[in-house]
Amino acid sequence: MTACFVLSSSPSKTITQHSTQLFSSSGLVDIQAISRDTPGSSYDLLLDWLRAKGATVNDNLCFQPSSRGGGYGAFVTDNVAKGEILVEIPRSACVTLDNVKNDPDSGEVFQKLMTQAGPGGNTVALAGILAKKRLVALAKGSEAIEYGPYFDTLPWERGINSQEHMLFWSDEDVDTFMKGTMCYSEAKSLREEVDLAISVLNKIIGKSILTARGELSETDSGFNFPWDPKPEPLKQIIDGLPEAVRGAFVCLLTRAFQDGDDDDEDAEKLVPWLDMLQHSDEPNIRHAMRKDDGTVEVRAGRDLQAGEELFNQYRSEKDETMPYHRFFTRYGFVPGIEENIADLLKDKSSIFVAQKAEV
Ligand SMILES: C[S@@+](CC[C@H](N)C(=O)[O-])C[C@H]1O[C@@H](n2cnc3c(N)ncnc32)[C@H](O)[C@@H]1O
Repeated sequence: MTACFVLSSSPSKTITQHSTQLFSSSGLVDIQAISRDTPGSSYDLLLDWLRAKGATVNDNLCFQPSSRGGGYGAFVTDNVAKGEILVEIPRSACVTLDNVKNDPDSGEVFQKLMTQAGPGGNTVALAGILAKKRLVALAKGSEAIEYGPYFDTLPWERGINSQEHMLFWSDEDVDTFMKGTMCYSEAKSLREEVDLAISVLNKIIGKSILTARGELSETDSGFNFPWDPKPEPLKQIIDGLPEAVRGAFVCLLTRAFQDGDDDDEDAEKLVPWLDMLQHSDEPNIRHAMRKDDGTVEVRAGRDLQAGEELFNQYRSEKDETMPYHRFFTRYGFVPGIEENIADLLKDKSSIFVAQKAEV
């Protein structure tokens, strides 16, 4: 799973609300209190869609609440032998930088952004295409977009499948809970980059979204008679765009994969189904992209017993560049920790605050 970016649910989706407690006088609300599960029917539609795209999905698989907390995960319903194919996901089902470059409305501008904006440009462009499709789906229904059934399983908002992420927090909560911790400067700079991306993407995808909403004609050439009032639709950030871009960044940071080197096509991409797996430092699957056609193969990494949850390793927990506090800023969780993260931040847990050596 990549770590490249240094630099409302769709109308058809029913959401189960576990609690009515949405606000807290002390700021951040416990993520479990606002957790909303993606309905099982969305996963049935996702699997139907994947099969229609040519994916192979082993019959002995299901999605269920994870045994590690943090939403859903994938499980085997029967014994599966080491090396057996679990899923083969064709490239056409993945969201890649090809989708960005070939976007009929904004592909050219995205390409410029990717070549001129440095390494973070890929992430911003991918976030742009995700946010655009999300907002078009909200305007016209998810059947109006390619990837609709997949997009209906993604964590666009805080609390969907218990998804936590500091990009969803208010500035005030970031200051209250993170100031003085090892997360603070990284969290602030990531949030600044996302704010910048929001204003850049507003100019690139705004017109397509207003057109989908019927607020701008598709044939609007930009020409006006001098006596016509000048339309200035993109002077302001359009409604819903900041939330969609933030949701897109959360999807990329927590679910994107890398196949190959940074320079090749798949420096960053979304792979449906594979991105439902939870993290473990002892993964029991392996995945690889077939070079000939870009299909992603997922195989059992060892013999699996019926009922076992499948785990992928996002990043090694021993990787010095990914200490536990960074797991939180990047992925929205800390491996092995099920307590309320806000409490740990407030209590200056050693996960988040460097301890001074005793003299
Ligand atoms: C790639 S998604 C996995 C699928 C996700 N749980 C869902 O329901 O859509 C990554 C997110 O799952 C959760 N997660 C993954 N592994 C976890 C673990 N070991 N412990 C707690 N939460 C985990 C975190 O919220 C993380 O951001």
